[in-house]
Amino acid sequence: MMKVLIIDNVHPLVAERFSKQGWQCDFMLKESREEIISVIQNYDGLVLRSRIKIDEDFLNKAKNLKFIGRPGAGLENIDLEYCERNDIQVFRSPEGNRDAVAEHAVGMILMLLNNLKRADHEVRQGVWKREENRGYELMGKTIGIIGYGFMGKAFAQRLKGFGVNVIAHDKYEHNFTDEFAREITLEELKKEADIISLHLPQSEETIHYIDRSFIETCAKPFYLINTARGKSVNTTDLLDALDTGKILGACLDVLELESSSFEKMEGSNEVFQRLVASDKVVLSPHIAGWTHEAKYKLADFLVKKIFKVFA
Ligand SMILES: NC(=O)C1=CN([C@@H]2O[C@H](COP(=O)(O)OP(=O)(O)OC[C@H]3O[C@@H](n4cnc5c(N)ncnc54)[C@H](OP(=O)(O)O)[C@@H]3O)[C@@H](O)[C@H]2O)C=CC1
Ligand SMILES: O=C(O)C(=O)CO
Repeated sequence: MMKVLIIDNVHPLVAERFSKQGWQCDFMLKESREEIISVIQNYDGLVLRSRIKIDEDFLNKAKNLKFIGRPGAGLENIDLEYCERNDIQVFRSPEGNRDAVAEHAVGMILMLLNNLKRADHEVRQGVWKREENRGYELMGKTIGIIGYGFMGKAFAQRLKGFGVNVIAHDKYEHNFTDEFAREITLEELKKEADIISLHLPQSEETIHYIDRSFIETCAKPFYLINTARGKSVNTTDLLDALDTGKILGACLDVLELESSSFEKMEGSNEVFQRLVASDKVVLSPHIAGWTHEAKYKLADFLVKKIFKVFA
């Protein structure tokens, strides 16, 4: 009988389906990393989101672990190389939250272009300013997607119907031009894009992907959307570019200040104060892939993938 440990709040269907399969399911939702490490050798499977880091120290103790499942897309909290070397299969389920992320990105950019945050606030205060809140349309704009995986593709698909020109760059995927996006190089994207949307995984090479040197090599001022990971953007460089007008506005679902558990924020430092003071920024607390539907779909896709191999 397979024994699985669940250490984060995931949709109950995960435990229901495992139990139906005759697998034992235990929960350690509040216990510390040390407490989890002390029992992990008893388990064949581990299901988690982002509460703890699954590094070499952890995995050295997980002598019987056969799989790790994350109902989600990003896997940066798991040492994937160790897992590969030691035959631990790692499953993710980006099919479950790609629609949510794509809709959120569209929602955020529409909110920014139409000044909806400020306009809503003003109307509530009894202020009726129409000229100051005149917006911009998506129609006719060139949208540059960086990272054309599950999230990038879903965003491109969702944009169909807005009358935009969608271009995409991916360092590792090629020949993907389709009815939704045209593949181009990063250099071309930097020349053409009016709006740049990041859909990159977090890795050594994507930390501070958007920084001063990136911004300075873009041909024209652009809007930035980041629904990927906060560390991909150097926030100070972004704020400076918002001041000089090199970046026209930013939609950030993820923040550099966010802690690795994704449920905490490191607090109110000077950079954060500058960010929240800016009228050119729309913010949300890492909820793009966090809809009610996504919670179910992430679990459903994940369990099906695990069963394909282990049931
Ligand atoms: N805000 C939220 O709620 C959510 C955020 N996310 C974030 O979105 C990220 C993307 O998810 P998903 O689309 O499923 O991931 P995928 O791996 O499917 O797609 C990312 C693509 O980017 C490519 N890539 C990697 N490095 C670079 C680079 N330096 N330059 C250009 N392209 C690169 C990848 O190539 P290769 O595969 O070869 O590495 C891959 O093709 C997740 O890792 C997560 O961080 C996801 C879901 C929800
Ligand atoms: O799926 C992911 O990686 C997310 O960030 C969702 O919260």
